[in-house]
Amino acid sequence: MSRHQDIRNLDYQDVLDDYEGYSEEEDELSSKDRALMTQGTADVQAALGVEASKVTKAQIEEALWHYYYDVDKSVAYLVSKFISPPQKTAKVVELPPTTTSNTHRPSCSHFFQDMPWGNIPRDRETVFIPPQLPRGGLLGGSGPGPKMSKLQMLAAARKKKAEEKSLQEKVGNTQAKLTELSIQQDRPAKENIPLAGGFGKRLKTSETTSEGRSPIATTEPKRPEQHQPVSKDGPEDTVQPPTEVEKIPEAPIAKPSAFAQTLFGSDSASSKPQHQELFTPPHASFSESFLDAFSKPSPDDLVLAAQAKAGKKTPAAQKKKGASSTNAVTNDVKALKIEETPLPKSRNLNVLSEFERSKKKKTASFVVVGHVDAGKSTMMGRLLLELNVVDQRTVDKLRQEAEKIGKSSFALAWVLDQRTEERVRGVTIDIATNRFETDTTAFTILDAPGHRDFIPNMIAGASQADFAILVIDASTGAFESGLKGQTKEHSLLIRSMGVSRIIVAINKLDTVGWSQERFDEIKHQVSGFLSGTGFQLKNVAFVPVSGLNGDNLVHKSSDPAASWYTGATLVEELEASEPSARALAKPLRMTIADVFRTPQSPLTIFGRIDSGSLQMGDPLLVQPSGEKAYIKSLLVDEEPADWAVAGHSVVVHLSNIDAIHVRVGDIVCDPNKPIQCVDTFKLKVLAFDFLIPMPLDVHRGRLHAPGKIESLDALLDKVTGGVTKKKPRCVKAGSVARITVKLGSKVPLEAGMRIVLRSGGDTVAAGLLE
Ligand SMILES: Nc1nc2c(ncn2[C@@H]2O[C@H](COP(=O)(O)OP(=O)(O)OP(=O)(O)O)[C@@H](O)[C@H]2O)c(=O)[nH]1
Repeated sequence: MSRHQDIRNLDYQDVLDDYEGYSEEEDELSSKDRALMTQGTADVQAALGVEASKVTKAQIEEALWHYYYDVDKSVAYLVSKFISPPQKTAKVVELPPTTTSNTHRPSCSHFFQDMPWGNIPRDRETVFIPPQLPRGGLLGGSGPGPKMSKLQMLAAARKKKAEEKSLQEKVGNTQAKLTELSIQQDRPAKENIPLAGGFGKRLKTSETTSEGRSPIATTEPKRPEQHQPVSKDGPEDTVQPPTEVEKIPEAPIAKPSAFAQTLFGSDSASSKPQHQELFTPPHASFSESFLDAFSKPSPDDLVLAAQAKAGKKTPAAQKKKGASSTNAVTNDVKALKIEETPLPKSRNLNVLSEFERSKKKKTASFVVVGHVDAGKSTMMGRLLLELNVVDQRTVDKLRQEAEKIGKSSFALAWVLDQRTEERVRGVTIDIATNRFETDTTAFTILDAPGHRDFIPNMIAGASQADFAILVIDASTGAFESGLKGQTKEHSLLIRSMGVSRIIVAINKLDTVGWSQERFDEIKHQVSGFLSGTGFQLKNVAFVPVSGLNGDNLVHKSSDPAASWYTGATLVEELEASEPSARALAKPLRMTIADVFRTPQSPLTIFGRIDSGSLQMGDPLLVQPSGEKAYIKSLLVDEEPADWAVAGHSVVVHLSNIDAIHVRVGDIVCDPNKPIQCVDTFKLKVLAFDFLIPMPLDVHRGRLHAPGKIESLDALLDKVTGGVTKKKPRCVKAGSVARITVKLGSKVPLEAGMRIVLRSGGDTVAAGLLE
């Protein structure tokens, strides 16, 4: 980079900072500059021709240096400076083009003497924009300003500071003067005309002060009495000395015009106008326009005054009238009574005694779990067909539709998998519910998805179940891969969620020729695994089935190859299963599994009553929103009912609540015994994976909330539950521990609830809220 490039990139502040260390050595030319200088000198001498003898080589080099090797400018300078210098003012080397000749005004004092002070037409007033850099120096140059020496730059920085300070003073003084002037105006003493804007307000304030001055003005700095001396950098003869100005107060010397300042340098700090109103730009010239504007009534004021004269209402009266009419409207609106939705009438039934007296069948819910494609949906579809819940025609129609997309083997699964996405993909995505009745029991099916991506939905299903059917694909290789996959995870989850009764349906035995050996092998392995998971084998039943063909579902298999099995069918096993104990006497708790709109109500919820009871007309509290609702009507097992108890899956039509307050996963409870919302709680968990304080998702039924393990409080003995180690650094898979979990927001949770913890798509722990 040449030295000139260095200069162009110069940071002035750095230069000023380094000024003390400045050295002449720095001015030595680089080889590149030396070459340019030699060439430039030759070019200038050639351009000057014979006149070249009138200037020295040093003068040429100086000119070239300052004009950055610009030969033309250097020549122009040398000619005007040394060869044929102008007659006058050697120091004013370059004048901007002007229509007024300078020749008749050798000094600034003369220049200003014939100025028409005080009579400048307004349209000729100028706005002065000071040059960015102070002028000065030997060389004028053709750019916006001459090159400055470092000393000049330092001086310029100081001067700029002084200018800013002076400008602030000037603004303050102008305000003070305006205030004074405004007070002198004759205004009607008790004229009740409001002044517009902040200025009006300030003038009004000034009238009330004892000194007749605006409080603002009194706090402003005083205006300087004299002109400041001009800058030393300016030409000596451009501005009158301050003493001269003071001698002629009636015709004060004004600030030089923009033209004069361009000529002789910027020094706004040194040229404070005494009569600023004469030289301020038109938009800032308040002397007449501002005072005129506020000393007389505004057009609005005139209209108001005329109206008042004509006997019309004053603004105050109008305002009063407006206020009174507003009040009247407000009162009218208040008087308007919008008919509120009448509260549903409560039957005031003793629900528990009604339940005991009722001869209803026992009700039970079961969840169907197992590895993906184990045949869960097909088995339930076949079961519903065998029980005449769906007819053959429906299944035939589904088969035709399934054939169209090449999935005919899924026809029975489509009885439950009703979503388009589920049918196209051939997988269950969300819990599908259906119901059927036997002679003794009304069952609710909760068909869970087997795919690992939808485990949260499986958890939601399991949370509503009394017992479970674990479907295992017996076909070659499938059982083994299933055991490593969701067979194991689902078993762990349903046990963690409190399900103790499990029926293992060993499915697809038609694919292995109804091999008893295969059945026994699977039964053996699964028994060991389930007992290790915490199931008591007396609560575990095994049934060999073919869901596709309907063998051993409702009827015994007619396949001779299956004759070795003489046990119960799947339905018989279901009927033999006792639903878990109902917490009838406890406060109402119902987790909302679904929210939808029905003809009966714009807000209908579905769920299973976990504890307590409800009846038509009862108030309900929805948590965490804390909003109250009323039961308009309800359905139990799809039949209209007046009441429902724990264990029932119910559809509740709500009234007197907005839909935004009700979400899937919320809990409906008794307003008198509400469930509390918490964001921190302790859990006793069985770890499925390595646990440390880490982020995770908390699942409880349909409730999913992000949170974290805040602390590992203790390791517990699996049998006794006693503390074996306090504050462990980690919890290994298979261990039981007490941990503290913190959620991002408060959710309805209470002691005794079963919680599942998942992280990164895996179930890491499950347990009981303490
Ligand atoms: N041969 C034979 N195939 C069956 C049997 N049961 C189900 N299948 C087939 O297995 C495949 C998967 O059946 P689904 O009922 O969708 O399996 P699923 O467990 O419900 O699947 P996800 O819910 O997605 O986990 C289908 O092609 C069924 O026809 C059976 O007993 N025998």
